[in-house]
Amino acid sequence: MEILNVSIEEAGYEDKKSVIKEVNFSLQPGELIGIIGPNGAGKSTTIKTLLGVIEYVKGDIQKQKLSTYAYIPERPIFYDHLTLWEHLDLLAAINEIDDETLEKMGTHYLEIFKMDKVKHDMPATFSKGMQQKAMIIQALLLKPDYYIVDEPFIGLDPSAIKKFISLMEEEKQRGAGILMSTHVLDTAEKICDRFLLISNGTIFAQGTLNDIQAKSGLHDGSLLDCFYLMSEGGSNE
Ligand SMILES: Nc1ncnc2c1ncn2[C@@H]1O[C@H](COP(=O)(O)OP(=O)(O)OP(=O)(O)O)[C@@H](O)[C@H]1O
Repeated sequence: MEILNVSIEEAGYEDKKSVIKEVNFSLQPGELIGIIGPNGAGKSTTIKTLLGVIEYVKGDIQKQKLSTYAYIPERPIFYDHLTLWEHLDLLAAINEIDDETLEKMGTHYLEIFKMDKVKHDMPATFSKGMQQKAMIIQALLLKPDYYIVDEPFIGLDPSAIKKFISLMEEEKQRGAGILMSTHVLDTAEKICDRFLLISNGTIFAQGTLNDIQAKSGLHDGSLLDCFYLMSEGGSNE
């Protein structure tokens, strides 16, 4: 059974209603889907549509009954007067995560990302990468049915990227689905099971790397080469 079944005919903003024109895809348990597209293609708007914060939507988004999700935004958001640990504590309280699990899992993820020494500091005083790590730790604590991740790779240092990828792999093994937008195509190529290639608010190709290669005609091409050829060099459709 799919976690998400998305069929957006049109979505956008009050003054720009058709930023998204045709976005149809589904997300399965244990699957990592990459949304790939140039600046302004509609990746964030697609994500915002799934989060339910977009002003104008025509279409249908079906979510598995009672499914839970965690959103890891590109630009981290924190409460001004709470320390990192207080953020985790609040999240645990809202989501009925018991103290023992919070202590165990919170400490585990803080240690993995080397954030244990700053857990009593205010996230506003963190560097961008540290703030991203704090958002990732919060998402992981929720153990959701699926993750929506907006560009995780820009800002994280190489060791944090490696850890993040391996934690997402663990989450997939648990059965979580992941929808991730990124511009870092060599990493996406290695870790994503399927891709949505989006341009001008429309998905012009989707599938595995093999599917994308076949569609572009570049049978051994990298994701970047296939994407470039299809989006700028004329599609093979
Ligand atoms: N709040 C808004 N109001 C009106 N138009 C918007 C708003 N946010 C985005 N847009 C427009 O929607 C289009 C798609 O933007 P979106 O942010 O979804 O692109 P993106 O694929 O995420 O790009 P990037 O790679 O640069 O993050 C752009 O033309 C942008 O100008």
